[in-house]
Amino acid sequence: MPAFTLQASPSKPPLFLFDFIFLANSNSSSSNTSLTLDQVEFVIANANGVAATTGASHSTVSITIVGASGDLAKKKIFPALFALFYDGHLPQHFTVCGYARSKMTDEELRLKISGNLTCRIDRSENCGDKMEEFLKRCFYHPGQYDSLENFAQLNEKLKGHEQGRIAHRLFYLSVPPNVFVDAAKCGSLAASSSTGWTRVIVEKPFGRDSESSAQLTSGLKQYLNEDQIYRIDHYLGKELVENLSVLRFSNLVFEPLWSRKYIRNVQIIFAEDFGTEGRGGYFDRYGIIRDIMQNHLLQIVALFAMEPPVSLDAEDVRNEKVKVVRSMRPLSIEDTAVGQYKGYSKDGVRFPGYTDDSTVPKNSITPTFAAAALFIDNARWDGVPFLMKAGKALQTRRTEIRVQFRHVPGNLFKRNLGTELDKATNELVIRVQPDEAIYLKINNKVPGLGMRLDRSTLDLLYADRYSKEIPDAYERLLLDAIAGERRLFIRSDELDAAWKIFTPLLKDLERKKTAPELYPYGSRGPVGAHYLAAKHNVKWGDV
Ligand SMILES: NC(=O)C1=CN([C@@H]2O[C@H](COP(=O)(O)OP(=O)(O)OC[C@H]3O[C@@H](n4cnc5c(N)ncnc54)[C@H](OP(=O)(O)O)[C@@H]3O)[C@@H](O)[C@H]2O)C=CC1
Ligand SMILES: O=C1O[C@H](COP(=O)(O)O)[C@@H](O)[C@H](O)[C@H]1O
Repeated sequence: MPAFTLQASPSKPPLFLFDFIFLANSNSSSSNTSLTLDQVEFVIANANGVAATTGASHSTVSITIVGASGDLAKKKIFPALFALFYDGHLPQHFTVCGYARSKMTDEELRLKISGNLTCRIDRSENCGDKMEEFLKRCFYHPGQYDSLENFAQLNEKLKGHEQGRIAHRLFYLSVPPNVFVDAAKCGSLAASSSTGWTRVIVEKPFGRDSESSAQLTSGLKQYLNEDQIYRIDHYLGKELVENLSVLRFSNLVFEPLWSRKYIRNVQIIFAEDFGTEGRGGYFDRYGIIRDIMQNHLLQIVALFAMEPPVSLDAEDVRNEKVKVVRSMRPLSIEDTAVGQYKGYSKDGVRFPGYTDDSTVPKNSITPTFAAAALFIDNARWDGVPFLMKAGKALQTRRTEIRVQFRHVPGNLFKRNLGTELDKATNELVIRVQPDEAIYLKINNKVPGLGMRLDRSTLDLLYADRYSKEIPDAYERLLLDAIAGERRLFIRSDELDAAWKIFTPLLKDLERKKTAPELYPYGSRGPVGAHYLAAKHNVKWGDV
């Protein structure tokens, strides 16, 4: 059997050594289940992270970044691809092609992206050589997003680089949403692979509400199968978000406590210490609820709250996520607080307000901060508030999940804990970024005579525990897309369910022209968030 025939299903090739051995065996209908030499080479190559899905030297992957002249491509996508290459995760044969309307030569593209490529701090040997090798594989093709002719030219260029190998093609749509469908159409009709798979990564935003999202989905599905569409939410690629399932389902000490019986509230907090700088034009059409809550924070809630999946297969995990999202009550304006940052001066330095951005209308009421109380109407979570908070231009940059547990019933140590019993409850904190960590606040006896308790922390700080640098979220997701692993990408029914929770609120805010509460740049955000929490008998854990 030639090596590449092991890839039984283009939509879900195997990822790990055991999967390959299993597949190799399950593919062989004869009684002889041992691996051929080709198969062994293929298994080993893939176990080393090399040549994933490609069948070693017989095939190639062409990665086209549509919108390559843009911010995301430069800051995230090219660097992530380089990091994968640097660590030996890309197939032996691959090409990266930038595509956008801007006129640029291959050399100009290389120069533009090279400043953002970095080598792993923990393994910086041969950095310059590797960079040069990577850049030699990067090309640029100028073209319009709605031109079949330009995509056909791209197709010819890709073919030239593919040199007759079985060619798999990955398109990354890193363009504004108004050109998603045009680019998907032209890519699919004029530049699909005729010999291997063709997949398309679509960036957010996936619409502005239920209707526009459904329109976008049906637009994309005119040219692509659902299996070819990889809707990316880069928060799903973050190490601590990926770790949520491990924490829950591989530790007996957590999962039995994971319900209304023991958990008082859950807080998902996103804070950035900078404003919309440079992205005001995009942001003003969307606002923080669409930019962060409807996708990144909701995905975290789904992974946190879902029932255990049957397996870790993409469809099993996504089925559970859809189920829990569908159990969520649509958000109401009464359970939401919105804010917008205003200018602030400190020590002679002026921090601009949101509406000082020249691309934002002076009278904009777009929220740059929002807090919301979400409820999941199912047996596990009935009555437990999930408080989400997201804001730009705040005091710190931080994303974390805080789980506040209930009081210990009939606590023997009530007397020793003082009057604020809330402060003495256990709290589990999963700090997604920066300084990834998981820590659990517990009550502990202060050593010595007598019985004095204090709050201590069982602390797993990743930097202390693990010496390896944590890969960027885009690295994991790009590698998954190349491998056909769909678990960390959003399925269309998940997306529909997510919009159902937010659309009524968004429409209400717009219809009522709700004015956001102003908060100074660099502050802790509007007090409305505290009133909202208090209404649900919660105190934010991060203040
Ligand atoms: N930047 C970020 O941090 C993040 C971005 N995203 C999403 O990723 C995608 C790309 O983001 P980003 O790189 O910041 O976007 P950009 O605004 O930088 O756009 C990318 C490229 O698209 C082209 N373009 C820009 N505006 C238009 C337009 N109105 N019509 C047609 N083409 C246009 C430009 O290329 P040219 O003129 O050369 O054709 C531009 O270089 C967007 O969907 C964004 O929402 C998601 C998460 C984070
Ligand atoms: O999707 C987005 O995410 C970034 C924050 O991502 P992070 O990985 O740096 O936390 C946010 O700044 C941007 O507004 C939003 O579109």
